[in-house]
Amino acid sequence: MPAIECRSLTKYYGDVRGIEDVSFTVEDGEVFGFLGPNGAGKTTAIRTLLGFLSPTSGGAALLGHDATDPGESRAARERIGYLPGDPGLDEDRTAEAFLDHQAALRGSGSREALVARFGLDESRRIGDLSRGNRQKVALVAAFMHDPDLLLLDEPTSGLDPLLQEEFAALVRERVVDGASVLLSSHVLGEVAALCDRVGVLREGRLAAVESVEDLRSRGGKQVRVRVAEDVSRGAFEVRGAMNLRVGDTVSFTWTGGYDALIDLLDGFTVHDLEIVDAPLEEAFMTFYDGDVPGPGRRDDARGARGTEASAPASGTGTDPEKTDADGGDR
Ligand SMILES: Nc1ncnc2c1ncn2[C@@H]1O[C@H](COP(=O)(O)OP(=O)(O)OP(=O)(O)O)[C@@H](O)[C@H]1O
Repeated sequence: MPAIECRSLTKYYGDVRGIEDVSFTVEDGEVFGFLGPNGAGKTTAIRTLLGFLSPTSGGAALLGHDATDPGESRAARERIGYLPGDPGLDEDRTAEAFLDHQAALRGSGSREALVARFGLDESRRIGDLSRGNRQKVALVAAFMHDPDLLLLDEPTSGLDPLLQEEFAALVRERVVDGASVLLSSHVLGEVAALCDRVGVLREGRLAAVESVEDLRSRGGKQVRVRVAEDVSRGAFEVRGAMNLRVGDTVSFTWTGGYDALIDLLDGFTVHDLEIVDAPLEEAFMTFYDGDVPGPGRRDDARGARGTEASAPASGTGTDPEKTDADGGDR
């Protein structure tokens, strides 16, 4: 049974598109990344999957439970760890009181170990904590009941590099223990380091689902070559060569195969040759060429469920699971 099965999931806020026709599967034990710029629909997708927002159409199952059925969704959430993008924690409560509340809902087998691992001072009022320390509170809450499925929305925002490493190690450990993970991020490096596959969200739609390995190979190779001969630019202006620079050395991004590259260099006396993976950013940008992602509107808003248009994207108040769709924790 897949950890997440998402079938043509669509969510409009009134006439504003959140996500449209999003389908993907997160296999058991997989780390799946949602990648996309601000407003691409990552948070909307996660909150609709969790049952905090009612889908406009489509469906989903989490750990075999129907995400659109309130009772089933609640049952699934007992085995899910959710880290909201904006935890909206009650500033007046201490971290301890907040975690006690969360523990009563779902359990807290790993709480002590996580608090120690992230160096969290539970006695402090949440309102007095730095952004990074609030994120630690939310992280402990998401992981402490040893969930089978983790839904993590921009999990490392606010964490310093050391804590980001600690977080990555924690995710890897949980996956070894059998958990599945859906993680959203606009930080490519984070997704590349942690995920098996990545779904690229663009203007509410899933533009592609690829393995991180394929995404890397799509980015091509960066080639730098120094040859004995005088080089004319035209010699390298061939299909497959991009970002060409000709000087003492010739450098370009190569998106073709190795044989074609060898053919290209044939006839030159090569003094020096360096071939490295192109940065992942280049592959990522191919999904966004020429377009600035922004909010979409649908032509016909009549079918939309109208009550959520003014709701915030993330939970508000004391409980990260508090729904912004239907006015109560389902
Ligand atoms: N409560 C809401 N009411 C109206 N529109 C909303 C609401 N929440 C999100 N949207 C819109 O839905 C679209 C997707 O937003 P969403 O927050 O899901 O994107 P995101 O990829 O998570 O962005 P970010 O990285 O900034 O959190 C955006 O156009 C956004 O303006």
